Amino acid sequence: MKITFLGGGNMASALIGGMIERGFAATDIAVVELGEQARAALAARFGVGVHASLDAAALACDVLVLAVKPQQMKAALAPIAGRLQGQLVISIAAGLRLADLGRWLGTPEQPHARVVRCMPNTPALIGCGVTGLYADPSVDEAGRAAAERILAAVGSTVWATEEGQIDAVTAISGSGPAYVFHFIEALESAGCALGFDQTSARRLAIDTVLGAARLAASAEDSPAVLRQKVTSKGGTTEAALASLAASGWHDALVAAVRAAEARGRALGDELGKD
Ligand SMILES: NC(=O)C1=CN([C@@H]2O[C@H](COP(=O)(O)OP(=O)(O)OC[C@H]3O[C@@H](n4cnc5c(N)ncnc54)[C@H](OP(=O)(O)O)[C@@H]3O)[C@@H](O)[C@H]2O)C=CC1
Ligand SMILES: O=C(O)[C@@H]1CCC=N1
Repeated sequence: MKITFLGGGNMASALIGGMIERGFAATDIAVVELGEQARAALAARFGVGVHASLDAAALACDVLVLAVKPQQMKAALAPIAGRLQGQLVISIAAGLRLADLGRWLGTPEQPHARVVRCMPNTPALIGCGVTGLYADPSVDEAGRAAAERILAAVGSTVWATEEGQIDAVTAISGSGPAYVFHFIEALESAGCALGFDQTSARRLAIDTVLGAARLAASAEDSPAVLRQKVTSKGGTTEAALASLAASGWHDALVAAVRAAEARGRALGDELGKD
């Protein structure tokens, strides 16, 4: 399976790194990237083929992964509009809808329908990603299997039953690593404020998140039960959780996820008008 990435930025690098780590051949992967330095860095880091434009050589693939920013997509696809020959297209762009991608990839009269919309996340780089996928109903079983094979190589996968769910996946797990990194930053700052040097504070913060996430993934107990098991009556955790509740942090996180989902839908509305 020959795979070409359109755009070689943060998320494409995470996917490519994870795929190569899990046995995809670098010689089967190509990247179209505008930046000369970025192209050289991708070739040096991963040994993949690099192209400055989506020329015939780059288009000689089975799967085209769309990994430019949503705002860059329409212009990036213009040179190949109507030129695809049945390739499977996987879009990882936030917000952009299948109908609009199909129109930009094909022609208004004949949209390219062989498109799977996905939302991975950056832990894909270390094989710990999670991806939501939704395929245009016209994508056949082979197309769905190819998309599954690529994304399952870099983490777990969840198939959505309707396209709108991908905006929710974007808000939960696509953007989610940033929420967790923010949490780690805050825990680290607290550690420093309580007298630790930054290295020690970071170690305490990261290993706490890692250990808790692993426990939540492996234990039969729900996260709520696991939380209760940490929380001794009249103890320290109870004091901390009461302080968090008073600051409304649970509702603040739910509101943040809703804001991300709304932004995804707005991006689809704004950019799909063109
Ligand atoms: N970052 C993340 O955690 C996630 C991102 N995504 C999605 O992935 C996509 C990429 O995001 P991300 O990797 O963060 O963005 P980046 O900006 O890091 O990567 C996009 C890359 O594509 C390049 N580019 C722009 N136009 C073209 C073109 N016409 N041809 C070739 N290359 C081009 C950009 O160059 P230049 O910088 O010069 O513009 C840039 O290097 C987005 O659609 C985003 O919604 C999905 C899941 C998670
Ligand atoms: O912030 C963004 O728009 C992208 C999509 C999910 C993560 N990063």
